[in-house]
Amino acid sequence: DTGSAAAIPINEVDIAYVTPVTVGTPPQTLMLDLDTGSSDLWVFSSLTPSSQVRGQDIYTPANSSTSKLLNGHTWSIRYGDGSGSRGTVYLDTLAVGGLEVKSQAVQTAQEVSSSFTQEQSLDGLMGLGFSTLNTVRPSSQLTFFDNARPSLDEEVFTADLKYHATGSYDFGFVDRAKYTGNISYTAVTESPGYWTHSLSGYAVGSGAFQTTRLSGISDTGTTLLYLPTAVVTAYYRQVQGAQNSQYYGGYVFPCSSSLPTFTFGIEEARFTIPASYINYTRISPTSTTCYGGLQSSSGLGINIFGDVALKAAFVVFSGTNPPRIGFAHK
Ligand SMILES: NCc1ccc(-c2ccco2)nc1
Repeated sequence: DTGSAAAIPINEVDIAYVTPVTVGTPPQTLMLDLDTGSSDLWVFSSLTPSSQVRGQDIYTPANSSTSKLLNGHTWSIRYGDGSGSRGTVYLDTLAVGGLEVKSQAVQTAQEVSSSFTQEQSLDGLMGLGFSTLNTVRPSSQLTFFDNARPSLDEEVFTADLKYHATGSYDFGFVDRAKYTGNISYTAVTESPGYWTHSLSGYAVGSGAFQTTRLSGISDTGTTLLYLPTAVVTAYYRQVQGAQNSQYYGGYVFPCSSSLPTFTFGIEEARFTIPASYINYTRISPTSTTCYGGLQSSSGLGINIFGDVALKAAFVVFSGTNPPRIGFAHK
């Protein structure tokens, strides 16, 4: 089996991407953020207090003839951006782009943090990290990818995220039409449940490529690219008027500044992020100060290769044994 579905930016700066997912019988369609940086599949639901729901679509298990309560199981998750949610669990039929899983754990939110309430075009998350990260207790549950594995033509899923445009996620096959040249693969360590791998180095603009292994996680559910302070200061040193603002919590610069590109290595391959991806957003609609798409990872304890980096490539998440991740030009 295979599946293919759209990855739609939820706002004009690609803060997150959502994908249509159908849950239950008859199918209820929700727009979920497919997130390789976590492993819980949770949804706004009929159990979410109406005070916390603002325009989201919800999953109502009572309206599904195939829903089953997973008795006595609960979950609670906190994300790196401080957002979070918690609740109970149902098993139900779930499909993404024509690929169906019969008994997927669907985590129904009984509480969501305000930043989720405010994001009306996001109805939940589908974690595509390793199932060891799943927070359901007393027994942890499998991700959609882990449940789908036995029926997949190939044990992979791919991400083709795009800058200010709709991309796609494919399951069970690598679409030759979505990339050019060869795929450059590198080893993944499942520590501790993330798609953890290293970059072989980086370059700022037309500068020399710095060969240095940088370990981090490829995370479709994180908006920006977070790298060590040494790398980030080298980048913004090339930007007139750039500064690391305590007030805005990161590097900002005059929106009129010309930014260099940023290149990262995957083994011998090189991927260049256009300057436009790094001129991320104005700090407020009328401001002439802009916030960078490349920020320091020093507060995070881990480097995060988020959407700003991933949208510069076609990315293959390979669930083979051992797992590996591949990047290709497109
Ligand atoms: N890295 C997981 C993740 C994804 C989305 C969000 C989010 C918060 C508000 C809107 O979206 N938070 C965390």
